Amino acid sequence: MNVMTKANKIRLSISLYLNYFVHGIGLLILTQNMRPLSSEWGTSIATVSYVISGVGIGRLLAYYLLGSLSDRIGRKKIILFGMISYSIFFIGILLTKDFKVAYLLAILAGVANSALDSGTYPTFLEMNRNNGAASILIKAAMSIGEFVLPLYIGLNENLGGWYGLSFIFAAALLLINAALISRSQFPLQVKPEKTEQHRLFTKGKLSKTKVGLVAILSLYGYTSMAVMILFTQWITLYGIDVLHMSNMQAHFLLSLYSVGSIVGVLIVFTILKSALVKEGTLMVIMNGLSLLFLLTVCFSSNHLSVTVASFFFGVTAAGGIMQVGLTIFSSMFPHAKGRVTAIFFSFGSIASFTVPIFTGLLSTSGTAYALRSDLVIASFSFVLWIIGHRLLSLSNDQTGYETERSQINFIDYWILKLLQWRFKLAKSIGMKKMNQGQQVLDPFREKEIISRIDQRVKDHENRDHYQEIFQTILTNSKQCQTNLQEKGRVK
Ligand SMILES: O=C(O)C(=O)C[C@]1(C(=O)O)C=C[C@@H](O)C=C1
Repeated sequence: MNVMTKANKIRLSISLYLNYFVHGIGLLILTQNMRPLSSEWGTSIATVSYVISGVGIGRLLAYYLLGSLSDRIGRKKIILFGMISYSIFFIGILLTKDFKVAYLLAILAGVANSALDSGTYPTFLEMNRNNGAASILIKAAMSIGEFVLPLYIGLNENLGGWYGLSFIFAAALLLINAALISRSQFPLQVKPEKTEQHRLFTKGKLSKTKVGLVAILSLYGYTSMAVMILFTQWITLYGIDVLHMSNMQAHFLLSLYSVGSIVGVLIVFTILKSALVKEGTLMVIMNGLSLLFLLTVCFSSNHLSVTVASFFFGVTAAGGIMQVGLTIFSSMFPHAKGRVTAIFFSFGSIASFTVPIFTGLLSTSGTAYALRSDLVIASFSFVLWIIGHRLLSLSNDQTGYETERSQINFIDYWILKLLQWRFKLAKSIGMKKMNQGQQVLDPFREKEIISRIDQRVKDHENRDHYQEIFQTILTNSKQCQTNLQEKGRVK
């Protein structure tokens, strides 16, 4: 039997999150060191940018292969392979003077990233049956890494320290963690059944609306990733070259973006849990807002507004909306979640190797061109979701009353909140009555409540229903008070 104890689960989870903290560092370590690396390799900034594109190629090449290998040979081996490859990348970049070797190492970093993803996401699913929260925490762990690194680099540059220390730190952390993970117990792996492997698209069965949504969501796999990568790659140099900020101020922009992204994760998580807004609407709002904040970053010359806008760009563009896009996509094909995830992330991988190439080219005309090209992608994302929102309502509304149902969900959410508030107040009255030796029932007060409600009713045909509902509330409120008093007396 393979039953994991709670302590084992916690230990393994911490190690897995630690990997993503280092991965957050790995995501930025090349872009944050473009200047020292270009002088180390004797190349231009544009060439460093091409080298960075290798990460995307590595991810794209490895995603499918490692995904199925992870199912066959086990999660642990794949994760360890990812960690060791990542360490080789961190140390190798420091040792090489040749940008071609660096390019190969960047591809290895991409492969390492795919290995971590292919092993870690399923491990979390297998460890806890229903784990939406776990993948959000992965995003949070990455954001912490992305927050710490720019601050550290800014500080280190100011103190004149060697740029290589953060590379060594990342590699060391991974190797120590690998030793821990190699001795960890992993959850029992769920092998996919042959019969479960339906086709994603059955000819003739897919409506036009669904085909449209598949296209939009796949493209969004690209744009959502591209918007973030482009910003994180160029914002620091933009701060220095275009806005003439100090080193520290410019690196701080990226750290604030990462804090924004953690805040965004919490906001998106709360909004989705409370059913306050439908997923499609949330996507339109978040993409629209992120475009506005990006416009501010790209065209304001005021340092404070750019700094604040960077934070809010992090909230709106990097607060887990890419994951929401993936969730929408997966829920359309519940029998093929794995393949949908692979398709979505493959589009993301294309972003991570094309963005550094075309922004590298643009940067030869000026850093401003490189960063401002993000506006084109953000606008495209926004347009995608305006259409996507419409298609999503069409496709979800097979009954013809889904809009009403989602409004009812919203109302129920607030009715429950208000009832909870009412019960709290009634409990407080109950306690006071007990202390004063009074009985719970107050028929005069109840009559007053019922008649006040009755006077307010406008749709008279429903009068009896309202009476009954409020009587039920009062009955339950009294029961709640009595229970509380009995408990108090026992004590
Ligand atoms: O107002 C009070 O005295 C309460 O205890 C609260 C409350 C209510 O839920 O509104 C509950 C029981 C009483 O019979 C009357 C009203």
